[in-house]
Amino acid sequence: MKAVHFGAGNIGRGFVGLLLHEAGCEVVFSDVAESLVQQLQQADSFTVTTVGQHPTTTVVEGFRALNSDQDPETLTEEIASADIVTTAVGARILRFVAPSIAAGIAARPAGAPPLAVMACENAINATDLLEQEIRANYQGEDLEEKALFANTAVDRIVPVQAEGAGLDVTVEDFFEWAVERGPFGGNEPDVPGITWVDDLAPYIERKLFTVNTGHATTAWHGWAAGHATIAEAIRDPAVAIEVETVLAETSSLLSARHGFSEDDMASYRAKVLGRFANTALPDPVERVGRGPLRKLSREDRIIGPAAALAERGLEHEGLLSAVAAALAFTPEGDEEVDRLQDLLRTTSADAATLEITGLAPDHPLHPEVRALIAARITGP
Ligand SMILES: NC(=O)C1=CN([C@@H]2O[C@H](COP(=O)(O)OP(=O)(O)OC[C@H]3O[C@@H](n4cnc5c(N)ncnc54)[C@H](O)[C@@H]3O)[C@@H](O)[C@H]2O)C=CC1
Ligand SMILES: O=P(O)(O)OC[C@H]1O[C@](O)(CO)[C@@H](O)[C@@H]1O
Repeated sequence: MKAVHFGAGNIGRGFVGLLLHEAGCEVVFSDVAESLVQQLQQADSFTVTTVGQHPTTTVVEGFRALNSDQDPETLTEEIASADIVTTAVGARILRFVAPSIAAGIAARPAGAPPLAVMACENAINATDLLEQEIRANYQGEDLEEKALFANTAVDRIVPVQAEGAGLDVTVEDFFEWAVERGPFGGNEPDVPGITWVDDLAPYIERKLFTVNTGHATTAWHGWAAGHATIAEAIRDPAVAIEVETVLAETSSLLSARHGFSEDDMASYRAKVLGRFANTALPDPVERVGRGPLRKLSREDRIIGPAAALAERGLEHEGLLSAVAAALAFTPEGDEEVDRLQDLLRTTSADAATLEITGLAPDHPLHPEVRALIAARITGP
């Protein structure tokens, strides 16, 4: 099998690329960071080291790499003859990689098995988003015959890597890559690391609204309290109580929506909090809190569950407190932090509420969130 993987960053090398390699795939990394592409082109291998109770080191070899901006023709050829395309570039980057994937699919020979396309991003139904963008760019009428699209949920904490680590990646030992089975009609790609599921919604929502909601909450409150890492922040009782509160709220939603029992959710939360507390994996609060505009968007990890809880008349105070912490999260070097703070300086509370959260004025959550935003408006 051959896989073209977009985004040779932390998840690309330390998770998705690793599992594709372990499945016996020849992996072609496609990235736009020229120095990273050059390093991959010059290296024969890199290592992925897991930290946890039973540390392991896996050598990944037999990969290739190309710069998708500089070598679009080769990229088209690679996709035309691949079995799998995956991405780990960030949900908001999917529209930029879609045209190349569309060109590669169009170039597949008639009769070739359909390409399996799976976006591995922290967003609900990221592959649907990618598919829409591919469809908009596709020249031809035969997309359905040439590609199959499956949504995924990816879970593995891969922090910023130590200076000088080069291509080698250190990751937590836990991982879960759940992919919906339906689109493949019984012919799923043979990737043993994937857990095939009939209904992805419970998996992706439980993951996003527990791991990612809890992680972002830890990061924003931890940053405000002056903590450098997630492990340090979650040991602070004042931060821990905020995180436990949001997770109790999201668990009640997950139980109501998907029927998870209280015991199941309690043990899932305990496992997640243990992962956050892993001191062997120094993870800066700035990385985990990054991208607050994406994280405060309508369907994402904070407003998504808070809105659903408000609609049901259920508790969501902890999530509102996380919104307040996100609005006050101002580390340097994060483009979304700058855009968010710019909005607070230059727009009205009504406009900023709509732009940041996508909440309609008649939504039951709107007044509470608007009040938090109004309190941070610094402009005219
Ligand atoms: N790091 C983590 O613990 C986890 C991250 N995720 C998700 O995985 C995705 C990637 O995250 P990370 O690997 O942490 O980020 P990263 O920043 O380490 O890697 C992203 C890579 O994408 C590349 N890229 C950007 N634009 C591109 C384009 N147009 N074409 C090809 N490559 C492009 C970047 O150069 C970079 O190498 C995100 O959606 C994130 O939410 C999901 C689970 C865990
Ligand atoms: O913060 P982003 O870009 O959504 O992705 C990283 C997140 O995904 C996670 O790995 C959880 O799977 C955390 O490390 C982090 O919260």
